[in-house]
Amino acid sequence: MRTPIDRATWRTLLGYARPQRLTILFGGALVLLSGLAAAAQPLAAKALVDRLGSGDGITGLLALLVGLALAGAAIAMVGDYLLERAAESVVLVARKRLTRRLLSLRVPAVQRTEPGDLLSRFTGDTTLLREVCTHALVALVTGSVTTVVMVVMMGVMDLVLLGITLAVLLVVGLLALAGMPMIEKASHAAQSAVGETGARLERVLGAFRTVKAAGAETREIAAIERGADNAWRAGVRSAWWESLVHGSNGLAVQASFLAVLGIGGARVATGAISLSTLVAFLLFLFYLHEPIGQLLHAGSRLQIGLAAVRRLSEVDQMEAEPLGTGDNEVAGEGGARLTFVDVRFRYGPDRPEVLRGVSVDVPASGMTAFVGPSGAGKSTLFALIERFYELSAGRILLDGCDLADWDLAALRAGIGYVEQDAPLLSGSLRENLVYGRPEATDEEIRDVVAQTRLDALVERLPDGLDTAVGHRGTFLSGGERQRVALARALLSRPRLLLLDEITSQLDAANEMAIRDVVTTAAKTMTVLVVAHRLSTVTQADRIVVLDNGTVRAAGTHDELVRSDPMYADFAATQLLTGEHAR
Ligand SMILES: Nc1ncnc2c1ncn2[C@@H]1O[C@H](COP(=O)(O)OP(=O)(O)OP(=O)(O)O)[C@@H](O)[C@H]1O
Repeated sequence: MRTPIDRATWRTLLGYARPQRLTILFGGALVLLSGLAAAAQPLAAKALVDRLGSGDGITGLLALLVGLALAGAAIAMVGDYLLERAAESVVLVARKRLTRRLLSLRVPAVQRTEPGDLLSRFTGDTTLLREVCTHALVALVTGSVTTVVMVVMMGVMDLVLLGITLAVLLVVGLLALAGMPMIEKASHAAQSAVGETGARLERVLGAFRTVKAAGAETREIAAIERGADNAWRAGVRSAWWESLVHGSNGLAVQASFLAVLGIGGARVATGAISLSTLVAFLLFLFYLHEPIGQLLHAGSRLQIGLAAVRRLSEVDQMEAEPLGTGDNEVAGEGGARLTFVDVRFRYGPDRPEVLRGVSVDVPASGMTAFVGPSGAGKSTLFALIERFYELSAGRILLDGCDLADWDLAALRAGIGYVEQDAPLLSGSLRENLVYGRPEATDEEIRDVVAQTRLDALVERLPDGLDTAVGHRGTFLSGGERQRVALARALLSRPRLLLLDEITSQLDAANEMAIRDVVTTAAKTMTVLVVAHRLSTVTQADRIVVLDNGTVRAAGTHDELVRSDPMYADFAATQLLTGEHAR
């Protein structure tokens, strides 16, 4: 829903323009000066006509007229350049600000939005600021000043003719007043329709294979075209109102020209005014067309631009966290002890409680596994260790210190996190491997590639480590992605390694190899594993069984098979009970 343009929006708009105020002021002053030079031309023309009538020499005046025209054009050119430059700087600052803001948003804030919508704010809305922060603001000022100056001069020449002119111009004013809100409304609808179409397109491109497999292309094309049609209709409506408002300016000038010509001619005939006054007045009328046009254009641009400012300000309202320093300082050495004290958590006030009083002690070294039915809250525990979400109640302590008291960047630098679906970033395999530690040496990369059994893959790839992996790593298999994600986490030398379902897509041979890598890692760091396949976790030093947000049991595999029916059931289903487990 549209919110009214309030003072805060104006303040924000001026805030974007403020760093460029000197350039805007100077550029604006030059544009104003060129407008005034144009305004002085009719006076020079009047004097020229007077001289012609009296038979005096006109060379000086002619030179002045030519000088005014040339100087006006040159000044306008420099002023325009300065304003364009300031406009580019405004966009640059807005984009940098938005980038920092977007990257510092908290995970839940981003999850609540459409990525396509955030993207359109970066590409579309910042661009709309371009005109509004500089040209539109300046045009409002210069247009008003020039109009007032011209009207005063016309008044000085002849009040009757000015009265006629103003009467006609009043019609333009009323039309503009009626049309502006329509322009704003229509362009807002067009922007929204474009945003919705973009979001729909992003949805399709993000799940392209699913769309193809479901044979949903025609349906999606129809939906996207419907959105595009809506944008077109709103755009045409906006264009109609803009042409009407802007066109009325030309019409009014023409109408007042004819009226002034008729009535002015009569006044010249009666000797009320001189011919030169009439010529100058008519010239003023024509020049008046420009500042009024400027005012109308600026008014409609401001409406569109302020909507963009509102959309950018909405990102400022979203929850953010401090950005990391980037120096990747590892929080201490060796493994880290982790203690969950009566942890409670829900994803939102209207969501059910996902963790309902979890208390677990994870020793500083070795492997601790979390198992339990789907939806029990295992991945949520990892997300809380990364501090993606705030606890609803309880505490998580790292080395005895509340997670909330750790510097966020240092905390995350000490954690290696392999997410459930092991997403990779588009770019090369090497970029993905060193993402957590860009300074990793070739030798370290080679080691970790061998450990995670990626060496055969690297040999097969056309450009080895420098081969592109595609959007979210789609050029690789699911199992390869999981191993790349593990290699990335190991290469960042964390104190705490969180592995969420990293063997789900591996064949038996690779699973065994990865199990050995993880067991070795657990000697030097704290390893937390979530797995549905119990074969991955039977060797864990400790297994925690989660069920419906609570800790149901904890112990070694053998202890749990004996003591916990649910775990024993899991193990039996997976043919792992007793000696089968080994
Ligand atoms: N971002 C989210 N917003 C709202 N609810 C969520 C979110 N992520 C998970 N949930 C809900 O929280 C509950 C626990 O999810 P979680 O992913 O922690 O379970 P899990 O034990 O890891 O399950 P699985 O074994 O299937 O991965 C589920 O009911 C899930 O629907």
